[in-house]
Amino acid sequence: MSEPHIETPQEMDAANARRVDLPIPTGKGGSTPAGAGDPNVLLEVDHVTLRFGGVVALNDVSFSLRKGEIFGLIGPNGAGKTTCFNATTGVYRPTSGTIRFKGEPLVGKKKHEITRAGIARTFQNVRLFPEMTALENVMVGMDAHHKTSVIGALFRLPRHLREERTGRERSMELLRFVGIDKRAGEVSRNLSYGEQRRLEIARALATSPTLLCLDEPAAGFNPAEKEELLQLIRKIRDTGVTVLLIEHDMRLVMGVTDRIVVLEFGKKIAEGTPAEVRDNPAVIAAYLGVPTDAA
Ligand SMILES: Nc1ncnc2c1ncn2[C@@H]1O[C@H](COP(=O)(O)OP(=O)(O)OP(=O)(O)O)[C@@H](O)[C@H]1O
Repeated sequence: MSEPHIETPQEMDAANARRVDLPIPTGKGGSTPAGAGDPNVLLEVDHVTLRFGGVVALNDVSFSLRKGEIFGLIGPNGAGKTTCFNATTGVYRPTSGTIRFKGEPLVGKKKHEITRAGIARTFQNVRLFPEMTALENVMVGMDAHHKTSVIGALFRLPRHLREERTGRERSMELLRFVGIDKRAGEVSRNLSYGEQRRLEIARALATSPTLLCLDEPAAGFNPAEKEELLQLIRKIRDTGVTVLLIEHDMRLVMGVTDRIVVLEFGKKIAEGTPAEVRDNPAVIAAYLGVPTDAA
């Protein structure tokens, strides 16, 4: 199949070389994100604060994602993960601070502009078109990049027909990629929960993202499904797509991510490899709900 997004081998090599060469950024709060201005950095969250009235959901948070990595965003309930995710995907505007994607500020961009720039997401709760088939749901995602006008679609002009045909073929390839191509013609409400979650990922991939943001993709999965999801996330990364993952299942997060940022009460309390984060006393304390010095 043609993969969701393929970077050149040179780009992948550069990303891999960086992964080895760069010191792992650790530490707290709003230090300048590692790799600011670096071409191998895909997304930079730079001193972002986001308030909802009196609630400080994000408090001077900084971190950066490198091209080609799987990056985890974790923290106890209410830590600010979803808020951070929503700011990254253009749903929320930070109160202060900047988010840059491929070096360009995201703040102020409309959602469709963010999609076109190369960011796609899935949601905590499945959000499909229930009466459309699995294939049609993916084709809707594909429309983000189509160039024909409404007139072209209405009059079935050749360019529109061509785009529809390639869109259909690519959507089938994506269904195959996530492992549900046999269900292509089924209306999505008839798919199992696990199939629906895969379909959401296929639809997000249909926009040919550079960055795929997955919001609790394993919620409601049994251990076997979680293992399959882990394989799928790796497969997506192997096509060159960078992955940002919010997930409560620690086994999955620790098993699949290259690096992790931990939030607590809107603040970044740790950043590093899964092993570094797992052994960090502040993280242990945050999850167990005890003061750092008592952990
Ligand atoms: N739209 C909103 N209006 C007001 N407060 C909000 C809003 N969204 C989130 N908050 C608050 O911001 C804080 C961070 O919430 P957020 O949902 O980002 O945390 P989370 O880490 O994703 O939590 P969970 O793991 O439970 O989903 C919480 O105190 C929450 O109550």
